Amino acid sequence: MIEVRGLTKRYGDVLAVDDLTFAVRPGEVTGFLGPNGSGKSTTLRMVLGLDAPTAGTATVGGRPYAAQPAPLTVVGALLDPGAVLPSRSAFHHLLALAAGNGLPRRRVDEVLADVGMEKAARRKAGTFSLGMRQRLGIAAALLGDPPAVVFDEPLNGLDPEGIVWIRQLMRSMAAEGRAVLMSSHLMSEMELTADHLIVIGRGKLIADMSMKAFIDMNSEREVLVRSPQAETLRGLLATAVDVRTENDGALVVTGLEAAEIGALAAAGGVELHELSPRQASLEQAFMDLTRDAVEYQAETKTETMTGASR
Ligand SMILES: Nc1ncnc2c1ncn2[C@@H]1O[C@H](COP(=O)(O)OP(=O)(O)OP(=O)(O)O)[C@@H](O)[C@H]1O
Repeated sequence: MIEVRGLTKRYGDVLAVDDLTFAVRPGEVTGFLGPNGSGKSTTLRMVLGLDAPTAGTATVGGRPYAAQPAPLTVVGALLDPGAVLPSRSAFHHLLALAAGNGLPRRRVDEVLADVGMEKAARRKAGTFSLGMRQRLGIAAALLGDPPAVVFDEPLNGLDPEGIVWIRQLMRSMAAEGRAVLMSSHLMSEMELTADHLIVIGRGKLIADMSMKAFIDMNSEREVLVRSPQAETLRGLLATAVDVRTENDGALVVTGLEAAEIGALAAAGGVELHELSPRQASLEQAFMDLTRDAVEYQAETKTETMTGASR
């Protein structure tokens, strides 16, 4: 488990991380979201002992990273895929890491196979594409077979096949009982991959809840309705908060449940050809929430919104 308590980081006048508290539980993929500059990388750097907190603590398996004798066996991380000596081969990069953590050479071959890099193992890292460097970074994260992993923007530079591979890798690591923390700006992928979300804005926690709860809480539910008597139906729905007509004549209703719309239509003798609740997207919910958070913060202080996990 990764635990962050009262974590704070100040760089001069900039309060990059402001009293953050959250936990990343085993068996789940936790998505770490926030607008640009909200403090995600700074938080992850403190979890991984690359930056010292101004206040508060970050621990993995109950201990700060710096106090772990073999950190790669406790938490694997992908932070900066560029951080590899360009003259070193993928194999030797991993071998050096393995040696530093008391891991057998066999693990190097295993993780190279896990990330599909056997053929490129002897090539110099300096010749790798961004996608290959990401794969090498992921191989390094898996080297110590750790119970927790932290991936900062793992999808950068990956092609569609690579993106699907990452999704499956994250899901399988969570299914094996590992704690998986992942940041990404690709909301559609995050929605498919994460079970739980930690959302920060301006260094502060603004949401800590399941993906489903987050989308439900931060977006209006819409129902798509098709009817050959759309105008009559529009009249019957006058009480709905909002009804708009799409280009193809379908109505999109906000403020009533599908069953309520169906009941009104039946009572009014209106024929329906379609009545479908629409699932809001994570992207929509995220934009709504972060816009609200920014507006609210601009006034005085932010109220932290927390919710129960699934
Ligand atoms: N070494 C540093 N010195 C000074 N300020 C810094 C330093 N590192 C980060 N910051 C500032 O701290 C804030 C948070 O930055 P951080 O990189 O953690 O955000 P982020 O959420 O990861 O952003 P992005 O989504 O753009 O990667 C920003 O205002 C940034 O300019």
